[in-house]
Amino acid sequence: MSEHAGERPLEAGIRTDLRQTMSYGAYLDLDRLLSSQHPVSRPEHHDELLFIIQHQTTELWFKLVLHELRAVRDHLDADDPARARKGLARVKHIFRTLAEQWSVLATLTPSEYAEFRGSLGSSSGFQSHQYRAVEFILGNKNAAMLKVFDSAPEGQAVLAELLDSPTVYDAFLAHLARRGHAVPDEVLHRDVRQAWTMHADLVPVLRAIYDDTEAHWPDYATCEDLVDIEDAFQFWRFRHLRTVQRTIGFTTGTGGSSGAAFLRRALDLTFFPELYEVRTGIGASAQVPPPAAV
Ligand code: HEM
Ligand SMILES: N[C@@H](CC(=O)c1ccccc1NC=O)C(=O)O
Repeated sequence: MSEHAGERPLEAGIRTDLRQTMSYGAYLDLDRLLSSQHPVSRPEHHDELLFIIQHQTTELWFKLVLHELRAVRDHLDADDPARARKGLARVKHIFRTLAEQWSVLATLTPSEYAEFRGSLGSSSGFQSHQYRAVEFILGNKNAAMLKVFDSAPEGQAVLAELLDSPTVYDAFLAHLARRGHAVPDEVLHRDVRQAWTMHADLVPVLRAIYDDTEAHWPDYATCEDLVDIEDAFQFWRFRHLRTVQRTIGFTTGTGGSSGAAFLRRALDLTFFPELYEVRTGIGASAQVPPPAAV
């Protein structure tokens, strides 16, 4: 035991001269990362750093989500569902982490936020091209959104590329067709620039998978992964809505929307309507016992 119980001696082998080798800070470009927070409130408000870091950490996670979902789409195109499912599982955990992260921002009171909200001008998360890119690659496409990024050409280019590309769901359904499922031709040859809308004749194809999970386990498991992804993404939207309501109530947004009411409508959107509809059918066929005679 060292003579100072509260001190841990440096081991002889620990590297301290990092002048000629890559250090932690150099590898992570920490100088740039940790000097990228620029509060605009004057005098600087204590809580603006929280506000900035909450957004920047979210955008870093969005960057990883896009990296993983592009790879998921490639794995499905290559008919490698095992690797696709590994990427979907990682994205699920990222969205659960993001949903939990809202608890940090919830420590910002309405009064504190009101003290620097005016400094934000018309900037808004509505102008997050990565959030929009996640919606696009999962299927909530909307070409009108690209106009928001006329002054951000790099972000706009990311969205334009994703607008023209198949979604993760498109890739999955094409994969199911190659595995012999009777995915309708109109689905396989749809205009991928359009937002996904319900294809009723896809439901029985998915129903056949859910009715015999043993025979179709990998396909069933990937369906459930996609449902997990939608649930986790919606939960993020819901906690954002609740954070908005607790900090600005029903005030109009800096981005020009009606605020909470506008955000609430996103909760009605769905990436994979058929994967939810198939459940309704399963529930309907269950033998519900008649009400007991009174
Ligand atoms: C005090 C905290 C926050 C408030 C009051 C707030 C408020 C709003 C409001 C009112 C909107 C609607 C657009 C507008 O008119 O501005 C919006 C959109 C959005 N915000 Fe926030 N927000 C907060 C935190 C965050 C954080 C931390 C993120 C993380 C990136 C974020 C991301 C977004 C996104 C992606 C949208 C677009 C959502 C959609 O299109 O449905 N917001 N926010
Ligand atoms: N739209 C928010 C402002 C806001 O939250 C915000 C401002 C700058 C950057 C990101 C933001 N987050 C979400 O919109 C509001 O109306 O208070």
